[in-house]
Amino acid sequence: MKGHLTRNLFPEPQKTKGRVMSTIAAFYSGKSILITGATGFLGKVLMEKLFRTSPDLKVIYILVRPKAGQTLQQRVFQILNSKLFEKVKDVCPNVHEKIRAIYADLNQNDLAISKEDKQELLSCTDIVFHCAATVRFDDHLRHAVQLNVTATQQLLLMASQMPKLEAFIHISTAFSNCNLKHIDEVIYPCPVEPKKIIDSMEWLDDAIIDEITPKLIGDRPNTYTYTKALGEMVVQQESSNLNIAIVRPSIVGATWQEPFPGWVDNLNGPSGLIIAAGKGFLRAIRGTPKAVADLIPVDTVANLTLAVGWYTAVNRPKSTLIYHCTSGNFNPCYWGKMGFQVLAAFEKIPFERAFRRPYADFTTNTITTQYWNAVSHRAPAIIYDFYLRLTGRKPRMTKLMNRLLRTVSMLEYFLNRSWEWSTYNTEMLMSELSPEDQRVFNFDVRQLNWLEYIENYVLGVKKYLLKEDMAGVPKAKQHLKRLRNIHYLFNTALFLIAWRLLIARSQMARNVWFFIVNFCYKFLSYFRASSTLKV
Ligand SMILES: CCCCCCCCCCCCCCCCCCCCCCCCCC(=O)SCCNC(=O)CCNC(=O)[C@H](O)C(C)(C)COP(=O)(O)OP(=O)(O)OC[C@H]1O[C@@H](n2cnc3c(N)ncnc32)[C@H](O)[C@@H]1OP(=O)(O)O
Ligand SMILES: NC(=O)C1=CN([C@@H]2O[C@H](COP(=O)(O)OP(=O)(O)OC[C@H]3O[C@@H](n4cnc5c(N)ncnc54)[C@H](OP(=O)(O)O)[C@@H]3O)[C@@H](O)[C@H]2O)C=CC1
Repeated sequence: MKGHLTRNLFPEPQKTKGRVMSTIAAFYSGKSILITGATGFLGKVLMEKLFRTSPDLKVIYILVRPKAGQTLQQRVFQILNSKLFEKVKDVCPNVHEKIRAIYADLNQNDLAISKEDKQELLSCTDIVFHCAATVRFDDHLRHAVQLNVTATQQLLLMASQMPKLEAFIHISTAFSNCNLKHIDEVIYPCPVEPKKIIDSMEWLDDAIIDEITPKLIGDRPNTYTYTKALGEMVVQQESSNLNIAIVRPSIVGATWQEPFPGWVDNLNGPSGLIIAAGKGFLRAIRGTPKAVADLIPVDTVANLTLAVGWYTAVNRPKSTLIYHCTSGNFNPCYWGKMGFQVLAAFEKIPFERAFRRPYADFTTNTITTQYWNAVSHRAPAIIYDFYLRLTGRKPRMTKLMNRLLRTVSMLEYFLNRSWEWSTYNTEMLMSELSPEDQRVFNFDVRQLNWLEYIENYVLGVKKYLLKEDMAGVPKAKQHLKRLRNIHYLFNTALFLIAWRLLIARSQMARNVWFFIVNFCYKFLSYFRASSTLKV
């Protein structure tokens, strides 16, 4: 399909109120866009931005499945009525009419799209953004392959039958090749062909898949990164027929600027750990303070993705271009510094009903990590559960702590390494943008102030994830003060008990004790005598 299009792909920049309209925004006007994963973190921000900047777009098709007792329509209604979409309603009052939810389940072969819907998609779609994926690190290989590889393959097959299609943008991850230290903007082959993996998933049973999974994923840490790499290979295999680009974001965090700072709606990546640390559950984590914390705001990813969609459709590059959407080589921040900034933000923006005072540190080796896990994580949980039992309540803290430690152990891989991603294509794209597009679709993270971003992130976690009001801050601060006093009291009592036990059992401890008491007595006597003499 490359080179098939004869329509005007270079719309003349229009003027709006004396300002030249963004070329990218103009490009999406009148377009029919298909988004998968539109109910997810990135998908929602992408959709919001499209509606806000190109309210004249024709329609956005979204592939949705019913979930948690909600129908497709209820899910769409909830998204459009959420805080994230507040600004959209001003610029695009008929947004409800421009969104078309299509029943789909990427877990099923042929994606479970009805014939009529499929026909409409095939004949109308101009651009595809494929965001849907399973992002669970420990997903069973069969499920991860189905979502991240087979579904991608099927979507590409559909795309190849779309006569109007101008570009297919595939969202991968910067960590699809996390087994390498330096990652170029190329697709690295996996030892086993995706087709073979897809075929084998059909006839192998779960037990055998479990057995071969470590061998297949090799030096990657999980099934997620492995299947995302396979997904890229599938994209490459289809790239001769289609006009495709791949965007590889690193660790996607809360919004930086748009539609407002600090918006976040799930626990993935840092968000869950920020809650765990802010509530005082997480006190230590195995991480390398000097490793780069390659976080990228979700609105930056959305802006780059939309710019890539425009560039790919308009310029039709000869090969599949890969865009790294990372912060490390533009504006690096390190885990140690980020940890300090998060802790500093908790001082200003404390979370309510904390279990303990927020104080977390990075540990650098397994022994100290195990020590802190025992002393700072498991022991307080056991003591608290004991207290719950005593007061006739159901113990729950140990279970919660075990889950948290399991989650943390899965994230540790990414906290102890740094990667270098080459960003020639991203920089090239930046230079291709007009000043107005650079402003409207800003993905230049050199302008990002980490301190400000982290503060807004913590505030966003408090407001949008924990649903806590800022009015509760004085009470939260009071609660933390009480926890501090309990902490001091507990430590003093513990010390006195330990010391008393030691003195009762050891002659040496008794000698040390008498020596200290004697020394203090003599010092005080001397001090009293010298002050009497002075008078
Ligand atoms: C020096 C001084 C100061 C120092 C200060 C020091 C510290 C200061 C503190 C602040 C630190 C700031 C820095 C932060 C570092 C962040 C590193 C991030 C690296 C991420 C790299 C990502 C790279 C790749 C990026 C990508 O390309 S992919 C996108 C990323 N993908 C993910 O992040 C999925 C992860 N998750 C799962 O893979 C599944 O969650 C699974 C874990 C298997 C559990 O699975 P399971 O046990 O089955 O249970 P769930 O039902 O899932 O969860 C069970 C329960 O845990 C909850 N929970 C789910 N998640 C998380 C999560 N994160 N954190 C916490 N809780 C979580 C869930 O709500 C549920 O709670 P409940 O409802 O029970 O109350
Ligand atoms: N978050 C991050 O840190 C990073 C994410 N990425 C990539 O960005 C993309 C988006 O990630 P993100 O938004 O964070 O992920 P989310 O988990 O928030 O969203 C995943 C989306 O995929 C959809 N989906 C999952 N399974 C199915 C299914 N069986 N049928 C239909 N839809 C399904 C989900 O729908 P539903 O709401 O129904 O579950 C949801 O809309 C992914 O490709 C991911 O690999 C890359 C780097 C980092």
